[in-house]
Amino acid sequence: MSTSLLAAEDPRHARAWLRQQGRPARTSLLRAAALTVLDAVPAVGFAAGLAWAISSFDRGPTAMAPGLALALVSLGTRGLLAGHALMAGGRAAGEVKASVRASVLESLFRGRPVPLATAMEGVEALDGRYARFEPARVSASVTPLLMIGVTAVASPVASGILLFTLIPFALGMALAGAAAAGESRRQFAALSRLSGLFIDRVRALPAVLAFQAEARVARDVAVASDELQRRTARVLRVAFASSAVLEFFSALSVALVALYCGFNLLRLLPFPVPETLDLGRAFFVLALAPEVYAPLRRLAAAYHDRQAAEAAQHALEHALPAASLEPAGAQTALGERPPALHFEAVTVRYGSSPPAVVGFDLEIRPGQTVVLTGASGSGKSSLLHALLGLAPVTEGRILVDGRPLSELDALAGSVAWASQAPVILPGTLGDNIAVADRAACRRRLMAAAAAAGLSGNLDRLLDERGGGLSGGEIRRLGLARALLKAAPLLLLDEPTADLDRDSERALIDVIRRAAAGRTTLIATHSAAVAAIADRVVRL
Ligand SMILES: Nc1ncnc2c1ncn2[C@@H]1O[C@H](COP(=O)(O)OP(=O)(O)OP(=O)(O)O)[C@@H](O)[C@H]1O
Repeated sequence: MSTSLLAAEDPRHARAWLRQQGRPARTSLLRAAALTVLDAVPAVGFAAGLAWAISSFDRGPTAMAPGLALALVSLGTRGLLAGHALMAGGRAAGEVKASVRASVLESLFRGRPVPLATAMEGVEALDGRYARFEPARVSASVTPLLMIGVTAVASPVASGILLFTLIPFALGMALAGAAAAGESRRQFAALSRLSGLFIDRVRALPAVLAFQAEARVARDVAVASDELQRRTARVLRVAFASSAVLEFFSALSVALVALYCGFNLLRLLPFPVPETLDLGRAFFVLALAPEVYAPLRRLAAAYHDRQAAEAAQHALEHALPAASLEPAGAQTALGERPPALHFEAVTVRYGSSPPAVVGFDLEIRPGQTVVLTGASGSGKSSLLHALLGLAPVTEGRILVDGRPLSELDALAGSVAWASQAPVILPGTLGDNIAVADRAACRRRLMAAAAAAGLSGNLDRLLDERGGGLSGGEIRRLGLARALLKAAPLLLLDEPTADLDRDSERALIDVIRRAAAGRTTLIATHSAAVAAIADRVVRL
């Protein structure tokens, strides 16, 4: 990322973009914010309980017990609320990341070159903004004033002190935030540079070795990683300095309140005040004072998360052009009619190994269903992959509606594809099916899942290893994606592998219906699947 690009970034635009990405996770975000704000209630309960117990001290332990009980219950409630808020924030961040990651993947499948740092670290950089910063922001804008209001009931003067010291605190936060923003952006740029350079040099390794340029390349990587180290150290320095300033102001404010309460209790104040505190009220105010600053300190601690997300935003938005956020069906290379396919003397060869497929010829008419069958390793999957540009065609060519593959942009947008090992994204099962058509409503997602034989809750969470899904279910997930996508070309790789006879029969019916009106190519060992084909080609 160049400096000029960085300068061109508009923080307001970045924030609007990030807000928009948060929409799919609105419920979880609201829940996390509500739980964080709700923490104010047991905080007041805790202060009131302690004050109650202290003011009953001279009447013995029995008189103190209700106050202590209130303090203990409040403390427990705070722990519970904090735990639930943390989980809701984590869930919100997970939902946002899953949705952005799916869009990045879609961009990649459409042939857009997305830098590795953007796809990996860029998406991860969003985590803290939604998990921690967003709930902290809401709580910081509500809770301090709420606490000052509650303090005013016990001591208007103490609440005035708190309100007054809030001003330099907020000013300090704004200054620290502005300083951290630039440093975070420069750190992300250094990170992008290092990963880009590293990937580039690894790709060019044979050339590097041939020209004996190892030392120079190692030097380049070392310089880029030193730069990243320097930038990271600067970000940390700003973060430490700003948190020291904020801690100072909050300690100063609590000290002022403590001083005031102490002198008021001892009646030693050198100026007149319109209130006389007793021990209970003074203690209540003292216990609440740190709570005024707690949400702001939480916000300051999470501020770096917001900067990190904003620093990554530009690269992410660049990787996801507006068009890629449209439903998949909106951007197709073929239109809606089923295409004709023509394999002309196609040879697929991986690196220097013997060719997987040699001189393969096949003509498929629009709307035909063709099954590729043959022994394991005969090259069925390789032919499907070649059509998708995922396997190297070293000789011959593939024509789609008479046009060579190389001339077709974004063919992936026109293909409904169920591979043997579908990519799983972190998110819910529903999110994972929706990768095939991001505009699909819940009813269509459920219909696709049911047709592919995926039972159970669409909202269950999966990790990138397919946590919670068996091998067969992962395959069915791929099929559900293919069934969901209304693309004119349907490619299925071993759709019924590992299924018992009844399940296979049910699925074949689904495949037959899905293939109607589309050009369909299926790689399979199954004679039952082959039976639905217009043509069976043996490799
Ligand atoms: N990415 C790859 N890199 C190197 N070799 C590969 C790759 N993919 C496939 N091959 C090789 O190409 C040959 C054909 O494999 P392919 O998966 O296309 O066969 P297949 O007929 O689909 O097999 P199966 O029925 O077991 O799925 C095999 O020898 C395989 O090892």
